[in-house]
Amino acid sequence: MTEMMIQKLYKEALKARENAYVPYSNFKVGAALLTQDDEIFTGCNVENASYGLSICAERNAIFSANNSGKRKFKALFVIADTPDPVSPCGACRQVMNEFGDYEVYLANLNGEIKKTSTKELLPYGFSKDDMDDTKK
Ligand SMILES: O=c1ccn([C@H]2C[C@H](O)[C@@H](CO)O2)c(=O)[nH]1
Ligand SMILES: [Zn+2]
Repeated sequence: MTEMMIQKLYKEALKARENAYVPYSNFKVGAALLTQDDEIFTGCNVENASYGLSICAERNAIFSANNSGKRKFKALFVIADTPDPVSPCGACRQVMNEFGDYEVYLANLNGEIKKTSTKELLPYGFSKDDMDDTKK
């Protein structure tokens, strides 16, 4: 990933974060996902009065890409107003992992960026490779 592309994803994730719908937590998160063919899909968290139905920025970005038929990714960028770069929840780690091993950049509003990957975020994750071949 070039520094220029990281900056571009940072900008897109920050912009997506502004659309977060967070009347319950007041915690806005933004995500920007770069596909293998260099398209960018974004997501923000969207909460619900039935709290458990809320969905994270990361999953919204991934599902948005899927909705356009894109499932091959180079990098996911996530940003929130956190003391340390934001740490994705377990559900998002599992969904990120569904589409393979790719770079993940975690950031906060202070400009701190931590580079990691989907595999590093979910060691020993469950995937389709773990399922019976006949079910593939
Ligand atoms: O990585 C994260 C962590 C939390 N949230 C959302 C879920 C909920 O709307 C709010 C507080 O948990 O932040 C995300 O979108 N991404
Ligand atoms: Zn999550």
